[in-house]
Amino acid sequence: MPLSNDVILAELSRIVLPGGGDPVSRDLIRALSVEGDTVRFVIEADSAEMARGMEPVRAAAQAAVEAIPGVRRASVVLTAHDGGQRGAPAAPAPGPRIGRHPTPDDGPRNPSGVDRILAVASGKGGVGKSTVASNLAVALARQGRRVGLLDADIYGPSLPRMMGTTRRPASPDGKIIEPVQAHGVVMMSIGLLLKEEEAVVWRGPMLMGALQQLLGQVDWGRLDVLVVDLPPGTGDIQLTLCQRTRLTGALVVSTPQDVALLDARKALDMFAKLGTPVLGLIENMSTYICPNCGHEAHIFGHGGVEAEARKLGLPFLGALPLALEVRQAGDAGHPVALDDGPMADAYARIAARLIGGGMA
Ligand SMILES: Nc1ncnc2c1ncn2[C@@H]1O[C@H](COP(=O)(O)OP(=O)(O)OP(=O)(O)O)[C@@H](O)[C@H]1O
Repeated sequence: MPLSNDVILAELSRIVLPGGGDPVSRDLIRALSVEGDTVRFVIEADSAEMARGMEPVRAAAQAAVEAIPGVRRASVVLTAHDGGQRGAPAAPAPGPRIGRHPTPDDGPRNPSGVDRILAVASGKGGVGKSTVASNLAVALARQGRRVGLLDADIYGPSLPRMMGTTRRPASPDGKIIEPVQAHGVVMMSIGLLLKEEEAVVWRGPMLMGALQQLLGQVDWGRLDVLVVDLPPGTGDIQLTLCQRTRLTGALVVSTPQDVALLDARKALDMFAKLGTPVLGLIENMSTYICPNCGHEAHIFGHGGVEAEARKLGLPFLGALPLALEVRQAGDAGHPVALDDGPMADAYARIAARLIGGGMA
């Protein structure tokens, strides 16, 4: 049989762990790679304490893999999820553990109690997707909806800052995660589980597993709508969300300039391929009105998204101006939709339209 990850994993699944189970079913194998006749992988224990007792498992795993025909050498490293090394003191890191391989696909379903899921997407980064997601969530909550907000931008979570919360979610049993509350919205972000400067260094399957956890292990309670802030682009997270949940639909955010629209078209194409309805397009950073002289400038152009929506026969949900207060409010953790004024009104209109259409 040719050497493959499946062959290695089958062999590793025969190894019995001290507390029962095996390293594959308990999802401890990371970064498995086969290069010629050399196999490399990491065994990641749940804690430094667990890692300390696992040297025999590491040695057994190495011996088992080196016994597979075609393998000359197996390099097996033991590490701990909480960053502890063998011999290091166990860090008391209570709380949920996010980051694992995905579970098998058992068909699309929403977290229990969640009636609708709206994905906020963009083709290109930096166009204001998280700003729109957070403000829309707040605007929907202000209109009486029970709203959840999930930051699925796992590599670059910005919702904790924009929603003004850094409180670590509790998980009394280490499995069910209690989301945090901010501005009338129930919220969860991987950013709340990591240190601010900590980077996520995961391949696609781990990302998909993490998203599954954020959807399935979080106690969302009863929600009329869960707003999901997607990462930019058309990658694993988008695919997982579309395939694993019953999405009500996607809102695509773009700035008016051509390069952003070009990428937005790719996002639209992805949703079409995945059979996810696009509920509308939003133009962000549309016009700029100088707060000093009132002059209106179209820094990124103007009207491109509306024209695109018309061309594609999709609803155009609104044009949101480029405004200093939006950036300042986002940085201050107090979304502009919480206040009164033209920006909050613009978000309120989009929210009302979604509620009126039964989409939120
Ligand atoms: N209408 C607006 N007016 C002024 N600033 C804005 C506006 N929309 C977004 N911004 C600012 O632009 C920056 C990028 O916005 P945001 O993080 O929402 O974009 P994104 O598309 O989610 O980015 P990423 O690709 O990193 O996820 C932020 O500093 C935000 O405050």
